[in-house]
Amino acid sequence: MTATRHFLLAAGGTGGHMLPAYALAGELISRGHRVALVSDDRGLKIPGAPAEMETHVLPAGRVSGGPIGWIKAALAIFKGRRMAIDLIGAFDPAVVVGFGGYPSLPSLLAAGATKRPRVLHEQNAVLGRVNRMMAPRVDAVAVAYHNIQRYPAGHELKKHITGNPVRDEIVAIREEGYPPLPEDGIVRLLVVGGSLGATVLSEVVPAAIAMLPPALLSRLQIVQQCREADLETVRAKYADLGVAAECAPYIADFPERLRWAHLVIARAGASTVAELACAGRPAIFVPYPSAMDDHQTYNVVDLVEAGGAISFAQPDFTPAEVAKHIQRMALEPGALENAAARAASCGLPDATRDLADLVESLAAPPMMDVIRVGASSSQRAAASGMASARTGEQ
Ligand SMILES: CC(=O)N[C@H]1[C@@H](OP(=O)(O)OP(=O)(O)OC[C@H]2O[C@@H](n3ccc(=O)[nH]c3=O)[C@H](O)[C@@H]2O)O[C@H](CO)[C@@H](O)[C@@H]1O
Repeated sequence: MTATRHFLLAAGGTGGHMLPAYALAGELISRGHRVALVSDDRGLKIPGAPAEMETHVLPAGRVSGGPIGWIKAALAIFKGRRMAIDLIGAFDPAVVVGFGGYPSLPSLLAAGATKRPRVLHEQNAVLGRVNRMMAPRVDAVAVAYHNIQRYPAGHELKKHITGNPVRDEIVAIREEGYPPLPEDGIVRLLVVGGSLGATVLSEVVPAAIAMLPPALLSRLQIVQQCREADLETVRAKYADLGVAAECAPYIADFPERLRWAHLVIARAGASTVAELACAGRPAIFVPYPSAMDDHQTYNVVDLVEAGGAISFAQPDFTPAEVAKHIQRMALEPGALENAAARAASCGLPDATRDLADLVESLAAPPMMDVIRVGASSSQRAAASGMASARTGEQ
């Protein structure tokens, strides 16, 4: 049984940063540790935080705009760092883990000032700004892809491929395998545009479906996430074509729909990519062209190279191209199953566990903490005596 340790996680802003932090927190808590999370107001609104985790909101500046913006950001970061030093003093974490985004920066700086081991987790295939800035200074960088861009040269040894945590229900899909194609030839298509939906999918996918031969049309079943504004138009298009389609602004039972699907058309956000690879579902991706440093395009490189997906730059994501690809996948015997197996070969179903192992491995033995944070000489002597006693027991 491992000793109970304290871990401080720092993440903020979007679900992309928060959900992996929640997953790691849940895993560490299940191992008997205590976890605190530093975030911002926006981040703490994202549902899914483990109930046992304590949360703190600290100031964090976003470096943007001109000189006045930079000065304001620097002051906020400095204030946040000072408060994070106090929090570290009180909570005494063995390791501090940052998940990218500006809200993680003050805690990572404070961890440096207080000599705590630091770990970064990067969800995308291009290191984000804060992670890029901190990577040379931290002890380990957990990434989700073999092809990782903007990673600082000379720091390869501290790079660990853990993957992006995915929900247990999605790991279960992997264990069940690819759903058999029914004898009546029905092909089930899932269309999903990230947490906010994507209008390009509402414009292009129904138009592509309209170009399919009638024999294939009658075999298709579709579940499509659409933005609220596109919902009625998309429903009407599928109804005109006589295609069985369910459309919703958000698919609440996403794991269930992914289990059901034979083929997926999607944006290439980090979680979606990790989920499709973990579950082993072939995909057609259209990366979001305005994503920072074009990270969605890089997110799918491993999957495309493995033959588990095809990716179209948005200008090439035309109804004719999409129709051609759906037709090939649906009609060529074995094409879907083959791509599914190749997609699964990129899945990292143990991401949460591997990330927790990495973070735990950086926690010094409990008594060493007493020495490191500058205990009095009598405490040091007692601690080193106890530490050697512990060593003697092994
Ligand atoms: C537009 C944008 O900048 N998106 C970024 C955002 O992703 P964003 O949050 O948009 O997309 P992700 O693919 O990372 O995550 C979407 C999550 O929502 C779930 N889902 C989605 C739709 C739905 O109807 N039901 C449902 O449950 C998916 O299963 C997935 O778990 O953060 C990611 C991680 O930094 C980045 O890679 C993305 O580029």
